[in-house]
Amino acid sequence: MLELHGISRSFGDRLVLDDVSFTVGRGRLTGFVGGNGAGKTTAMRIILGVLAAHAGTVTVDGTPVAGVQRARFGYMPEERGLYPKMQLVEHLTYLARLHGFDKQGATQRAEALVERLGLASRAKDPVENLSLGNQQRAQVAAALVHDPEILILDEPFSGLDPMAVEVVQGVLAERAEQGAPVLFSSHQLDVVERLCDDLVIIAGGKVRAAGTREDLRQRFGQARHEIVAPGDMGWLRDVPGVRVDELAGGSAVFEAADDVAQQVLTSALARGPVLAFTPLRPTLAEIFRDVVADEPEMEEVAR
Ligand SMILES: Nc1ncnc2c1ncn2[C@@H]1O[C@H](COP(=O)(O)OP(=O)(O)OP(=O)(O)O)[C@@H](O)[C@H]1O
Repeated sequence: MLELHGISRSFGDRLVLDDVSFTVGRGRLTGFVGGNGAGKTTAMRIILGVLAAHAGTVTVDGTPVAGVQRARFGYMPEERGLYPKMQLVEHLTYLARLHGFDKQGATQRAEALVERLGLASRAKDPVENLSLGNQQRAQVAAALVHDPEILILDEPFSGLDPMAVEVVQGVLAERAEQGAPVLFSSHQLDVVERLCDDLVIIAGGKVRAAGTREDLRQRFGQARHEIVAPGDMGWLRDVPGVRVDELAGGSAVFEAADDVAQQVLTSALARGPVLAFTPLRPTLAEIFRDVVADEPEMEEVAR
């Protein structure tokens, strides 16, 4: 597994990563979320060794990562870096050659990736002629070209249409299933929520929460319930421990601890039939807002 232990980094006198520790397990898709300037790219660049940490270490399976081992990493950087004039399949072949594949192996690898990422009809196009979304798919292909053991991707879903999101999602999930630790940053919380096994939430250079999706749902986010019953449910507002979020003819959504919610159900049943009573799980967007609520810099967070 990939681990960050107490990573700190400053630019000038500005501390942008403050004692950051988290784990990306083998076979786990880990989403890295945080507002603009939270420190995600800086942390990823430190993992890749393109930027030095001022404190802390990065380890893989307990061993500090040194230069040569980083060849095992696949990295999709935030600033995209393919040669615009080069044909797509040629470009990927070239990258595979740089990673030590022989000519035939490199060509096979490039063609397989082009196919897998839904770019076969564009294989002979210069990279600059691809649409932005297809260039993005090409960047994902470039990160995978040497069959990396660990994948680090900075915003791999930005600018992708829903079909492309599905394709890239599938590719990342495959890599994870094959046992790779996969870390990716994203502002698309719905995608992260759907895809991730684990999450790391960073704000102001500090890890605010990390764990499995279920774990975070339990620890953060308000316990909410929806109740559907005929008649006026205005009485809910007077129940101690209940905060009504929505109240409209025949249905209400409220926040309350589980035991209070059960009392609400009992009271509702005493008044008449209850058509539905449903616990609502907090979304990642709600958890995110909860976790970073005390962070003044978080106004630019993706909506
Ligand atoms: N080379 C640099 N020199 C000075 N400051 C930097 C440098 N790189 C990053 N920073 C600062 O570090 C902070 C964290 O930036 P970083 O790019 O890691 O955030 P991020 O979470 O990836 O943001 P975004 O979601 O907007 O990409 C920002 O305040 C940024 O301005």
